[in-house]
Amino acid sequence: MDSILVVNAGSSSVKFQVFVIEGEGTLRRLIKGQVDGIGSRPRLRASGAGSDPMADRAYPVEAIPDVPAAMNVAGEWLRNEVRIHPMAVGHRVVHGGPDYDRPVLVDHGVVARLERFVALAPLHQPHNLAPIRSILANFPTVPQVACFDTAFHRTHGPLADHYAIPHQLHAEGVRRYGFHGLSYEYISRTLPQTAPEIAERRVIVAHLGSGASMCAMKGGQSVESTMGFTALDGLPMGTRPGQLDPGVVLYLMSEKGMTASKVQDFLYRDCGLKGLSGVSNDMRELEASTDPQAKLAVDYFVYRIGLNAGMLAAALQGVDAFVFTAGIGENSSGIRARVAAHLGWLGAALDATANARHARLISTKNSRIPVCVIPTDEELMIAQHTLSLLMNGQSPNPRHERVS
Ligand SMILES: Nc1ncnc2c1ncn2[C@@H]1O[C@H](COP(=O)(O)OP(=O)(O)O)[C@@H](O)[C@H]1O
Ligand SMILES: CC(=O)OP(=O)(O)O
Ligand SMILES: [Mg+2]
Repeated sequence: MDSILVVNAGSSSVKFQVFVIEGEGTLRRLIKGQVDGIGSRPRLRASGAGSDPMADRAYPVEAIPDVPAAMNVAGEWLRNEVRIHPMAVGHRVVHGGPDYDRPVLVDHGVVARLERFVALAPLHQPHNLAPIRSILANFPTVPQVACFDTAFHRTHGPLADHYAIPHQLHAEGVRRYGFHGLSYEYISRTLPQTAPEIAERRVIVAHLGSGASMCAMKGGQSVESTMGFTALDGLPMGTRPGQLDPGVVLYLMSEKGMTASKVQDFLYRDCGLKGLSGVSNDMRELEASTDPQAKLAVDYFVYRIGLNAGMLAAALQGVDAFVFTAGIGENSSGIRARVAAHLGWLGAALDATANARHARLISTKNSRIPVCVIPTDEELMIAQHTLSLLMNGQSPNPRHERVS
């Protein structure tokens, strides 16, 4: 039985799926799992086809303090208990830089090129590359495919791709890349089936997870993102501040004596919901807390989503639909209700009952724009790209062609 293993290391989770390759090049999901709650309440959960449970184990926070530890737990479970021997492995790689605008078969040269972006995605890139290197060393004949978070946004025009800095820096790669592209690509591919009336229109997609961003889509393509050169910009996140005056960075260095590496750690690990609340990076804990600072952090999260929706509405010159996805967007009816209230001026009216049961359409019949919840599936996207590269030697999505 030929199978593809997919590995997706996020900032608070390691997600994995195993797909069986069936005739005609179709994929059937065999296992879906994740280690989430890293740094708060680590838990390994996995289910088989038909969602039958295969594992559900809670760990003390010190047992899985970081992503590499979570990767080991997931890897050992797959190797020793499920005995998976995939014929290929697909990986989410967060930063593809200026050159990778589509998935690529990995060799040592590709890994070396992707190493250059470790400094631009320190929370993700090292953990994305570590399993690739380990498989290259131990199973050199197993094909591996890297799929990039940045690739889907390469359709941005020059205005969305630039900062107002001297051109030379843009030429060497200081650009507004945007991230969570595999998630947005999945949503874009799903809309023609789930909501055909909006698939080709102006849609704002809010990927609200531990990392969070929003994408302005038109005709299924990304035209603008709240994230930029790195995954620090835009919305506040679990441990990242989101939009921040660069003057704050200068202040930290000149007045607080922080080195570049201290500032990097601070911005990626100590800010966002965690820094502002002083309670947790985990939205579930913040929503359950009565601490006023936790309330401030949640209010700030919701407020900034509203502000950024206004910005993306301007980029699109209007909005025809709004989509929630990722951990918070798919599971927190409370956050969705509060965000939808901020979108009232754009014509959104929430159906409280539909929202409470996490229905696909959560707006009322009279809402001027549909508001939807679409669970993302970055791993399926990666598996499809991996299979496609194995079969045809290329990525299947013509939308990857650059238009700028
Ligand atoms: N039921 C829930 N209610 C509120 N937040 C939730 C719920 N389930 C998951 N989350 C939040 O989703 C976030 C993780 O989202 P996820 O997309 O898995 O992140 P990542 O891929 O970046 O690790 C965490 O902040 C977690 O608290
Ligand atoms: C790019 C990014 O922030 O990813 P994640 O949300 O998985 O941490
Ligand atoms: Mg994620």
